[in-house]
Amino acid sequence: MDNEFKHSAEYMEYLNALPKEMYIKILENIFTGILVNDREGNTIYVNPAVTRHYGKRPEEMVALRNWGIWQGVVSPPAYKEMLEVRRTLFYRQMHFNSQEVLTTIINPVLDNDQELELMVSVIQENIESFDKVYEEESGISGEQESPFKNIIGESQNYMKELVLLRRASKSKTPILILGESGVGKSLIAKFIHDASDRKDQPFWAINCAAIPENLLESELFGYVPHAFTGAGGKGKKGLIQLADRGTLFLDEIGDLPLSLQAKLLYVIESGKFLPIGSETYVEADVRILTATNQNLEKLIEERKFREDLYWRINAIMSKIPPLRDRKDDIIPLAFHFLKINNQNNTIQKKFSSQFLPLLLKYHWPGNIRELKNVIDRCYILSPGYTIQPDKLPDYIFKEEDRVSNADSLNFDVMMEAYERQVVREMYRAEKTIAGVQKKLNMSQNKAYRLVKKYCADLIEK
Ligand SMILES: Nc1ncnc2c1ncn2[C@@H]1O[C@H](COP(=O)(O)OP(=O)(O)OP(=O)(O)O)[C@@H](O)[C@H]1O
Repeated sequence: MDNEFKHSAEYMEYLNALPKEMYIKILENIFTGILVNDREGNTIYVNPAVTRHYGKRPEEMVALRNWGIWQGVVSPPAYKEMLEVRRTLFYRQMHFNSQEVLTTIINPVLDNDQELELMVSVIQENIESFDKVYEEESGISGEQESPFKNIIGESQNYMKELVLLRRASKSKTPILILGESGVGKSLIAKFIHDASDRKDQPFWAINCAAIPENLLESELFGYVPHAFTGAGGKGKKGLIQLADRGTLFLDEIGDLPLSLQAKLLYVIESGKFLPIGSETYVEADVRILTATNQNLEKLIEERKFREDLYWRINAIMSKIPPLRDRKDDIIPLAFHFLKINNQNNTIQKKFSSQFLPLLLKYHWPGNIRELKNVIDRCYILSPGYTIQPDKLPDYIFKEEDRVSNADSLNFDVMMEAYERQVVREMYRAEKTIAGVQKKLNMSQNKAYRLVKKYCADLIEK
């Protein structure tokens, strides 16, 4: 089997223009062993990877130049058969030096007379441990320690932030994570912790908007016994102390009351804090991460947020893009949430082919949280093994979304979406199949079929 493939003229021109050093760099850096023989069987090129198996450096092997020398080094040799058959050969060869039995694929390169010009051999590694395995599906890395393991994302702008944050995770510098609600700021905070040297130490998170001011203070700073009425005789450690040597993530930092902002600033600057009712400072080595979807600069102008604290927490800032600006992530995320549902329910549902394109048409104002909710909902509402578009909430089909993106949407999918919208609206208004039949002026059979298809969730209610 010689290679019939011919490049286009443009591509050949491009290849010819690439510097020779580039080709050498490529060959020398391929993990798989490559060994090239001429028509006489002389070895004319060996890449460094071959050394693993032959135990000889490339320059030694090329210097030998005589095919016969390989007899007894690798068995069985392939040269003779290649001369005869001049097609791709698949060999299992014993490498006596490394004591490995490896698959070698030997490909002939034929000249214009169809005579053997070169033999290009690729020595396949017996790979036993994989970084990622399709069968295990999931996108979960074999390396369970990887901070990326629960993070789904393919798009360039998102990956860029992750790479920046992984680099920033190594220091103790505070990081401010910005982004709309549901973009995954909390997940990113955990990612930073997991990527840092503090990963084996505690990670604590608190939502500053969800807790009243006095409670928030005791949650963060703790209190000594009998610090205030009802404090009890035991006292309580605050999150700053619990997170000592680890990470504290303050979500919705824009809602942190001004009095606590001053205390937090002091912790960041001095590494010390005063528990409520205590006269002694406690030291804490905490990495502070914060997040918000508010405009902190505006809050500063309104005197609701301290400017000095802003500059402290903002030493490194990361803006997580909304889902509508990273459409490449929608499908991988949808599969991720499907997989989680399948695991939780120990059945294997799948998406219908019309389902996924519709997800790409919507602008996802609630970001990944909204996508997750939609997939969870469709999963639950789908009675069979296939998740159909009719289980999507109505707003996904809103006219402006569909029409504004119509250029890239498949016509059948658009028509079905429209049909669905009309039938659902009518069924909601009429509440019976007969009503839909009459109002849309269609046969009873058709009305029955369409209502069953598109309104199953409405009928169930
Ligand atoms: N890249 C991702 N891969 C997988 N799941 C994600 C990803 N990003 C976010 N999620 C999931 O989306 C949901 C919302 O994420 P998260 O709570 O981190 O958002 P948030 O920006 O902190 O939201 P809020 O501003 O409302 O607090 C969570 O279930 C989270 O696990």
